[in-house]
Amino acid sequence: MKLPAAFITKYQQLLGDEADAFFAAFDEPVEKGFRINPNKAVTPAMQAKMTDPIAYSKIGYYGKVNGNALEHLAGAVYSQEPSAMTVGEVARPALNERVLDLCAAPGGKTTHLLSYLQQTGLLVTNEINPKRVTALGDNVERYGARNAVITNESPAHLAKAFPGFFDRILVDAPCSGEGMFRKDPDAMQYWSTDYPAECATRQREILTETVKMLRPGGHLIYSTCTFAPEEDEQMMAWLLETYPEFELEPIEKVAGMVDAKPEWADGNPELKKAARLFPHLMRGEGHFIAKLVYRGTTKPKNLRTVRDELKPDQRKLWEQAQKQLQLPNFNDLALQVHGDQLYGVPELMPMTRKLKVFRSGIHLGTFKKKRFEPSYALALASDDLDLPKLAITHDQWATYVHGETFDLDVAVATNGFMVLTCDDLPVGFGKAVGRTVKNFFPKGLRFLATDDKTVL
Ligand SMILES: C[S@@+](CC[C@H](N)C(=O)[O-])C[C@H]1O[C@@H](n2cnc3c(N)ncnc32)[C@H](O)[C@@H]1O
Repeated sequence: MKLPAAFITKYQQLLGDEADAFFAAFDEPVEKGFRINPNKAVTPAMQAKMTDPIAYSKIGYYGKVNGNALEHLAGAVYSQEPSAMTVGEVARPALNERVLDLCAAPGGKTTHLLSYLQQTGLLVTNEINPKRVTALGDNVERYGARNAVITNESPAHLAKAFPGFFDRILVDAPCSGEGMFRKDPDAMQYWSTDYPAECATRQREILTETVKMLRPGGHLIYSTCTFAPEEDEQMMAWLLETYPEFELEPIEKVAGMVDAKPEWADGNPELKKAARLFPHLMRGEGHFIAKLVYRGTTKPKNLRTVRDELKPDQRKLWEQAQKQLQLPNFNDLALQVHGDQLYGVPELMPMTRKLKVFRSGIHLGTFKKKRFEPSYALALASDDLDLPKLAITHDQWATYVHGETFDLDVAVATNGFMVLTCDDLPVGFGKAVGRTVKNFFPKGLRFLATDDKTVL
């Protein structure tokens, strides 16, 4: 691989004897990986692929998965480069926490965080770039989250809305991307000697806003996919010096991870607690991760949280649908309507009228004239709910994702909306009337599911 000359000179100087092995790794094949969603069923096709586990993640495996496969579309697997999985593992939120993923699209780390929150607490997942936020929305929906709010904001605006609010914040920072040169050689075209320093300026701005949003005792996880010391050790050295209330916490180094390098910053030995991932030392691309705890003492403000906002006729239709679909009360969601769309907003979410919200919570469905139509997102988030379910075959699934009505061998006992499941994975709603299943797979997602396209 042809690396920029200045990049070679820089890392020859920094790495010394290790430089040859480091450069040789750029000519090795890229290591693929995938995570399974622990809140969903494991299908036989997944089982067959789960042969090469990743030491540092109970839900991670080496190997490739297909983005058009049932398992991917139903949110049971997520394709993720193995090194990137260390970030979610280090961040690993506890149940019921309030978590912010500040730089989130397309959602690799967000879906990892959701795996650990298991529908509890609140995940505010933010992407500043309006073009990238749609992919984040799709991945959160597929993962079946009922506890996520998606925002499209700058860190500064978020900091005004969430002072001292979060238990845990992940900053997977926009960076010079040197660690991805092997996987995505196009990333090299943006690189110049000055690029890491430019990225570092932006990272300092992001971190300056981030610290305002942590509650005392909260954790900050900072990661990049670059080798550049300016954006890694030097960024952490700057943070510790500027905000003495932060302390680094040690990251366990497994599977070839190594201590970060104090000598690449101000020599502070504490920096060793952070981790570096080098492709010549482990099966994955380049990354840097640091975990910090915030020892500040300022008492956070109590923010007013969201409330139900249903009109009486909407409440009536919703209650009818709840009965037919055997839906729980969703006491941890506030029911809110935007136009004719019903959303369940996680109850921990503060009122935030001034923010650009891409999705305020889980989309529960649509109010039609005299009825309520449940949403695709609700079906995908129903793994742990006791909704009426109807198991369908792979062939029926192929017909369903193509948007067609299909027939059952035997008529259903009770007509109505049902979550269709294939290999125990919810795939969307159908409306069963006798032997016929009417199609409610979203029009925009329909596709021709040929075998070669959809094999995991
Ligand atoms: C490394 S990527 C995030 C990858 C993501 N965490 C994942 O795992 O899929 C960094 C993200 O930061 C966003 N970003 C760029 N400038 C930003 C800024 N000033 N503040 C916050 N985010 C920014 C980019 O649009 C990009 O999506």
